[in-house]
Amino acid sequence: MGKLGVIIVAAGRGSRMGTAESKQYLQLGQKPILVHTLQLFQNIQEVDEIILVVGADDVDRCSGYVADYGITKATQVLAGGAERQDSVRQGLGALQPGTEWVMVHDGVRPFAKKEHIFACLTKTQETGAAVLAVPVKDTIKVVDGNNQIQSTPDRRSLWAIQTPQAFRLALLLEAHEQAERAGFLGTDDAMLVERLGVKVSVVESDYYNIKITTPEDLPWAEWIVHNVRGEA
Ligand SMILES: Nc1ccn([C@@H]2O[C@H](COP(=O)(O)OP(=O)(O)OP(=O)(O)O)[C@@H](O)[C@H]2O)c(=O)n1
Ligand SMILES: C[C@](O)(CO)[C@H](O)COP(=O)(O)O
Repeated sequence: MGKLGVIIVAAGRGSRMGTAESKQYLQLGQKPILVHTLQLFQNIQEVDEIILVVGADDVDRCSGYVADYGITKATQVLAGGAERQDSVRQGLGALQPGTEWVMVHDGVRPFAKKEHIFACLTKTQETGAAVLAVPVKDTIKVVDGNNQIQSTPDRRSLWAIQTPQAFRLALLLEAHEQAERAGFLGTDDAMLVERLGVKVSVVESDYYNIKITTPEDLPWAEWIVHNVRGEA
């Protein structure tokens, strides 16, 4: 099997968290959220390389985390871009020669489960593209600008998409290049691959794989790290 590279994106500002410190650096248990995520992928045997993409001002700080916490698979710490998609693109350009598969993961999702990550990789090697996700639990509605409900999609077909998202590298590179040429900005990488007409598979994860985004997520994350996932 060709090499597997993991791009961990952590160059956001965390504006929805509303903290002075960018959320990826907030303490979770005994260490910053981002370090939990780094250790998660460091401890997955199939991962050959980690590319960490952070804010330009945080490159030195995160290089220190890589050294201090023994993230030996992290070969580069790069500055990201204005949008998440730009940060992913920076990471794609840094992967080592011989990389055949790529996983993109949010630095603020420290609780992805190893068995789900491996299942996502396995499915990607079968199909070329797969993402972790969970069925939605709430009824989801399409609402217009006047806060009036327009439609209610059938909940049985709705999934909340997570990361990691995994792809054959050549496919994701093409997807990013096509999106850039079209000026298309997606909220995840799967969208860019879907635009090419490629079917992306969903691999069921669990509801603990949260993206730490708003203040309400912090006590939930503390509970998970103490009662479910433990320190990676
Ligand atoms: N230009 C960006 C924007 C986001 N991200 C990363 O993408 C992941 C998911 O993004 P999100 O949760 O939206 O993080 P932020 O953009 O920091 O949050 P907000 O939208 O609240 O500012 C995070 O790990 C974030 O650091 C990134 O690497 N580069
Ligand atoms: C990639 C993602 O985590 C899938 O749910 C999500 O789209 C990221 O969105 P964000 O606004 O960049 O957090």
